[in-house]
Amino acid sequence: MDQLIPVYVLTGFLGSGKTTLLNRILEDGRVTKKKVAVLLNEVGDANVEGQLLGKDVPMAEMLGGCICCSIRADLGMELTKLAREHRPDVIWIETTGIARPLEVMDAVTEASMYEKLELRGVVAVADARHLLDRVRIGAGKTYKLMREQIEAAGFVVLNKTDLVAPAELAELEGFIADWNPHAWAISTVRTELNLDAIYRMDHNVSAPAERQEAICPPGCTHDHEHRHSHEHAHDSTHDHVKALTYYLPGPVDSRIFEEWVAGLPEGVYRGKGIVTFRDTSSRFLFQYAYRESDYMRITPQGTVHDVVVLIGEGFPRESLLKQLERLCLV
Ligand SMILES: Nc1nc2c(ncn2[C@@H]2O[C@H](COP(=O)(O)OP(=O)(O)OP(=O)(O)O)[C@@H](O)[C@H]2O)c(=O)[nH]1
Repeated sequence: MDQLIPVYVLTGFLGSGKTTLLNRILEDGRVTKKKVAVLLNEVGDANVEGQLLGKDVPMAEMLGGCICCSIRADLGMELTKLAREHRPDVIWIETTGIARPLEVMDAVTEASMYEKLELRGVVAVADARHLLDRVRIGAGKTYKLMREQIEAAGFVVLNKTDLVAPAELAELEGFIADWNPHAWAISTVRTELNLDAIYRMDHNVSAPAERQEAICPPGCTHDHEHRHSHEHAHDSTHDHVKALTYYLPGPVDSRIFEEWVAGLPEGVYRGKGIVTFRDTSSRFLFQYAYRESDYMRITPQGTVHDVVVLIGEGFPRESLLKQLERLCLV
């Protein structure tokens, strides 16, 4: 069975520091011998940044539109190509600054049907100065989008903190903790952080102070106890917006599967996948959105995997995984 390739989405408003972070990720890959592939998306027709990333980096470019909308359909093909041609250890997708993260997550998970890819996390980078200015206005498209990007992320990098005063920084950290208490968050200059923490984002460190220590680069001077004193109590076993990808090892019973889909918890607001029903020996594409499900018989050409993808907010990931495992046994 092919190795599952983890995929991370790097989002954040224009000029926030995404490419700065991506360069760190690539450098880290060189040092740790991790083969990092990159998919770059630009609204314009030229990709200036892509040319600067280095010839050793497996890269795909999607220019002339945003993967969350106009060229979304091509994303699956590009990701599949990247995975098949280079077999990277990890794929990073740098979105345009104006991408809507939930639509990107939806598009990325679509690709899991063609290639063994798993969306592991969304990292949002925010420009502290710009964010503060928008918060002060408290309305407008840019403010809404910046907030949406932070709310959807599992990991928030509040960058360019050299451009705000300490009191302003504390205020911003408070907003981020309010908008997304589930995310790991760090305040940085030039996105300096411990990348290991991002790659281990799924692990079980839930205490804010412990998390902060894990994210900070060695020798940092942050007061880890203080920084999240404004954080609300929350159920740390529930993550925020999250994708679950499960490759089914074999066929499932159609009735039991349909019952399972119909009983998905409220937090799951999007589901999709390909399943083989044992009792009909046919393959089906299934779609689920807001409690409505739909099954379409398909005869795929080429290799297509049986997979279930769920996207939602605060859903019990582990117990759903267990349920899926059991579905394959009965
Ligand atoms: N002052 C300051 N400048 C920064 C920091 N981080 C990045 N920059 C600069 O900000 C500019 C934009 O950074 P990028 O990393 O290109 O931002 P981006 O999000 O990729 O930008 P787009 O591709 O336009 O969306 C560059 O000139 C960086 O050198 C920081 O922490 N402080």
